[in-house]
Amino acid sequence: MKFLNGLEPTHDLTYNDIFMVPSRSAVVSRSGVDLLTPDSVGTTIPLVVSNMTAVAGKRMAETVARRGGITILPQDISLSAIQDMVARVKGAHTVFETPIIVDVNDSVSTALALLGKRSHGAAVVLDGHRPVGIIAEKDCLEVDRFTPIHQVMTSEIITVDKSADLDSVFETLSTRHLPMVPVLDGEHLAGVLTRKGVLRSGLYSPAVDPQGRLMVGAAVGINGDVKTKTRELLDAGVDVIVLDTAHGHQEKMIEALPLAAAARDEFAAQTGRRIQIAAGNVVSAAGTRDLIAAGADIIKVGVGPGAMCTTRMMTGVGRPQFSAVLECSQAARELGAEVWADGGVKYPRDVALALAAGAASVMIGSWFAGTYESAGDLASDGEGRLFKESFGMASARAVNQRTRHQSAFERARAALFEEGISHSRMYLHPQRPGVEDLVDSIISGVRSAFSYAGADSITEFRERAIVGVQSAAGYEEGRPRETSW
Ligand SMILES: NC(=O)C1=CN([C@@H]2O[C@H](COP(=O)(O)OP(=O)(O)OC[C@H]3O[C@@H](n4cnc5c(N)ncnc54)[C@H](OP(=O)(O)O)[C@@H]3O)[C@@H](O)[C@H]2O)C=CC1
Ligand SMILES: Nc1nc2c(ncn2[C@@H]2O[C@H](COP(=O)(O)O)[C@@H](O)[C@H]2O)c(=O)[nH]1
Ligand SMILES: [K+]
Repeated sequence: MKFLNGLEPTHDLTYNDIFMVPSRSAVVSRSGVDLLTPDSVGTTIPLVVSNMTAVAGKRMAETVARRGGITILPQDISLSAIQDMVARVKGAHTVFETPIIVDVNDSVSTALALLGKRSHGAAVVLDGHRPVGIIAEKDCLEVDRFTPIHQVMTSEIITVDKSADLDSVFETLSTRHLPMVPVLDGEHLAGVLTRKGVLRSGLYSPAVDPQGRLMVGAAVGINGDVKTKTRELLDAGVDVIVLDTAHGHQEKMIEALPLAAAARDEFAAQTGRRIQIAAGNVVSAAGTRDLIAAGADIIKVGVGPGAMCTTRMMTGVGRPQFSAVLECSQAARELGAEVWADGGVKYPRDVALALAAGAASVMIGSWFAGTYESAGDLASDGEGRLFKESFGMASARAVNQRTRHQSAFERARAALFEEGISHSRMYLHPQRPGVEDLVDSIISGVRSAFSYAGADSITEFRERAIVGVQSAAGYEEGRPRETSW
């Protein structure tokens, strides 16, 4: 990456401070851009879902992995829950979407409670193992909540066989204006296909492990028995380990990393598969080098940019994210490692700029909290707008949960160091309510940015990008106007 006209900035910058200029390009189509990440994780798009309790669960993990990204499960979930989630993700189909299932004798209220869990807009009704109907929200309007589903469902359903080719399925869905079709394996339900899902399967490649199963990562804190915890996660089947703490450049992290790396190396010796270890968060070249020396493959960069984060307000500590990513990625690459840009992403442009600064992948938390697939429950405000509640991992709410097994005194002590917000409303975008809708908009923005820079891969983009520094007025000029001036 170069600064336009060689004008190196004299102060640190964040995404809003930066613009990118187009260069002569030989990239003939935005669809031809390859977004495979250079961090050796195996993700085919540069998106990582943050290990935040309000965001990252099994639905998020499988949905994002099907489109090529990866989700990091939070560190404050029990091992048995992690094992269950990883097994569910690994058991999910790489093309067929996981259906919402209701029983024919369930009531309309059950269907309504489940419909908001995914973006399909409908659930499959089963009688035993046999699909006998489909129920959508429109079927539930103006009927009593206790009405049995079989009284309101559509029972004339069209199904497709699991061997059907996707073009013909797309045709069926389009011509019949169906929200989705159940896919059958014999008499059994193998999944569902939506129109957008079929389209996406042609545009994205899933992020898969060597056995062809969807990928998922998990986070580990730096306290306790890091080696055993890492090994347990590896045995559960996770595809990347994230050693995560607010202040990554601390001795405890430097002691914990070799333990995690030892567990990883033993696992590799036994299974032949070497899993990448990401660690953070840091914002300096010195922090990056120390964590790589201690055993990290990927450095997580970002202190304070997160939407749920109050660290900078509480402590004054942090660093504008674009400069942090730029400095850390340069240091990492000198040592053969990569970085993830973690936090502060609000628009597709921020992902493109993080990649220009040298990130191999970009972590997103809060933006994805406002989707059907995030871990929280769907709620609606006084005006009927849908939202999910989100909270920071260093908020009183998360700390309380994480320290629940400690003494009352320990918990009260931990609660003093609050660096995140406990309640926020992340509204679902009316036109982009599902995480895949957001992924579509991010990835199309990134592909387009690459073609403006004349780059057809992440490594080429970070070489070729030319950026400048803009004023607040320059940033404002780039914003669309939904009403007149
Ligand atoms: N990217 C960011 O800007 C930030 C991210 N977070 C996220 O919040 C979650 C919780 O992280 P964390 O608070 O580290 O919790 P952890 O439970 O992982 O504990 C962190 C450990 O580091 C010690 N420590 C020393 N200095 C600090 C410091 N300045 N901040 C935090 N811990 C310190 C703590 O000891 P002691 O408690 O005795 O001080 C504790 O032993 C993580 O998911 C993290 O990514 C949190 C804040 C900032
Ligand atoms: N200082 C804090 N940082 C937090 C907290 N919870 C999460 N995080 C960090 O934010 C990113 C996600 O950023 P976002 O802008 O996409 O939401 C996450 O990966 C963590 O590094 C917190 O409570 N305090
Ligand atoms: K912030």
